[in-house]
Amino acid sequence: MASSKLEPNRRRSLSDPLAAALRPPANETPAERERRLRAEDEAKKVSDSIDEMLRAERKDIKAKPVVKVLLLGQSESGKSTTLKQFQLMHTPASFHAERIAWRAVIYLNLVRSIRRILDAISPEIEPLDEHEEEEGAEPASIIISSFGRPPSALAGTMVQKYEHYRRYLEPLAELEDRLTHMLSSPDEDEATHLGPKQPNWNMYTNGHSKILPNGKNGRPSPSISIPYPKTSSPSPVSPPSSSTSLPSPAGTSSSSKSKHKEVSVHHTSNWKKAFALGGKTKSPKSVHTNEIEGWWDDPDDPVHMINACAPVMMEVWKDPSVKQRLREKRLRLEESSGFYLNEIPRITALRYFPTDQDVLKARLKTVGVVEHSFSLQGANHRPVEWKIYDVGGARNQRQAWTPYFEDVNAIIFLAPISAFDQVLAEDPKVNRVEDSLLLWKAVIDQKLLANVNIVLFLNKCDLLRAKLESGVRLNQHMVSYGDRPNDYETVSNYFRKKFGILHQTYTLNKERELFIHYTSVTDTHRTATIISTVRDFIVRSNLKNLSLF
Ligand SMILES: Nc1nc2c(ncn2[C@@H]2O[C@H](COP(=O)(O)OP(=O)(O)OP(=O)(O)O)[C@@H](O)[C@H]2O)c(=O)[nH]1
Ligand SMILES: [Mg+2]
Repeated sequence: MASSKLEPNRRRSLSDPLAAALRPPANETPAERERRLRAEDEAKKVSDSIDEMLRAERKDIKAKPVVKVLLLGQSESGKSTTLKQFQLMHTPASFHAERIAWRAVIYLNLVRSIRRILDAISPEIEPLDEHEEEEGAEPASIIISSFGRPPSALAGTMVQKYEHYRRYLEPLAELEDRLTHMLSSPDEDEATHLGPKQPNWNMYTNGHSKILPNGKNGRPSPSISIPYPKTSSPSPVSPPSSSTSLPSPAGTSSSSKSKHKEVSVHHTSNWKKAFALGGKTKSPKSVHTNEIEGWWDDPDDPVHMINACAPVMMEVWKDPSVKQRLREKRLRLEESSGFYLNEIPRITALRYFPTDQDVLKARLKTVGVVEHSFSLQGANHRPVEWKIYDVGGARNQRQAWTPYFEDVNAIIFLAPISAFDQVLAEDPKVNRVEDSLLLWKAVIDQKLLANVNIVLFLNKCDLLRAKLESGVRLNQHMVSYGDRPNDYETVSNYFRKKFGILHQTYTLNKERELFIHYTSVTDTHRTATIISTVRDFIVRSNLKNLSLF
């Protein structure tokens, strides 16, 4: 029987060198033949078991467990910031590689803060027009006055140098329009995927309306569209104490409609790629030295305009009468992009490179759902894939959440508890904490999520502490708080109980354990610890369904 195994070799042509090499010697003794056949059998067994292992491994790779985590919460609750923290922890190399792409967003955050200050200190009383109540209006840093009157209607301190500030900072209006167009270009496919790799700053100035066509193929149009600057505006005035010549601005003021809208980027957008390294690679002179040329050598780069305006921006921010006027109007810029106002010299420097903290503080509203995946080693050294979904939290974005409920393993719900004195940008009649509570209730009594682990982040605790310390009283905004002490411990504990009781009352799964963390997700160190705890909790609670062990 064993001889049949030799058949194939025997049949081979003698001219085949491989067959010749494999053929048993012609003078093989029966004992030698038996040894050879045993060895061949052994070799086949080894080969078969290797095949089996490879097959099992392939199956294993296909069945690699996946943990899906959904970040939920109202707009500006800190979802995207939490996602950035996940990226910073698990894929730090790509996070760092992308930092430069945030430069445009950071400039825009800074320029918008300045514009809002100019609006606030303007001697004219701006009527509250319709668009302020539109979806996507500016972040909720405007506080409702206790008399229900909009802050813009309150008269107060005059800023003597207002005219001077307005004239010298006029070029920033055009810069704001350019940056807004660049970041929110609707025709993503053409503008970014197929277009030039580097941003062409000139393309975003006046007269290039063709690069902003409507949405197509049923894809949604962008969430923002900015009318073009008016060409009839007076010429800008060069800021003082600046040796840099400014690019000639095409227009001066953002349209009133656009200036109240927040900039957002659609989830399909590839804007980070477009802004990476400022586009250019090497200058002619650097071909030999291999030196990377920076954006600072590009005369059209926004850095020149923002750098030239820096001295006056600093003057405005330091002006005591401006500070007083902002207080009177209850405009707390430190809660939004105001962070950058304290960093003007660094951020406007020609060779400014965003730090981790700058990126974490950068505000860019999410539209759609953004997915971030990374792989972690589970028990038994098996890789586990993590998928984190960051959704848009504005009211008109929430219908996009449901399709993700079906197979999600855990939810991190963010409620910014510092926002008790703020209103929704989408609806100024709704208090932000009230909205968070309603949203929380809707999530916990959602059937599809009955068996999903939920972690609650009571977020923006740093801002809550600062706000309470500055004298803002919770009971003026939430009557139910009564005359309890207005300190951080009592207030944060009050919110913890409020969210906890809602969970106890409405959850469809009485067995579900709720984990609540007090967070400030812009704080990298503390957030990293919380994320590790949450990660372990999610893995432990999903052991069975994920068959991780
Ligand atoms: N100081 C402070 N700022 C925070 C905190 N969390 C978030 N922020 C800032 O708040 C702003 C809004 O945060 P995002 O993460 O963009 O909010 P979001 O929930 O993703 O908002 P949408 O995309 O509109 O749904 C950003 O500028 C963040 O840097 C926090 O705990 N403390
Ligand atoms: Mg977001």
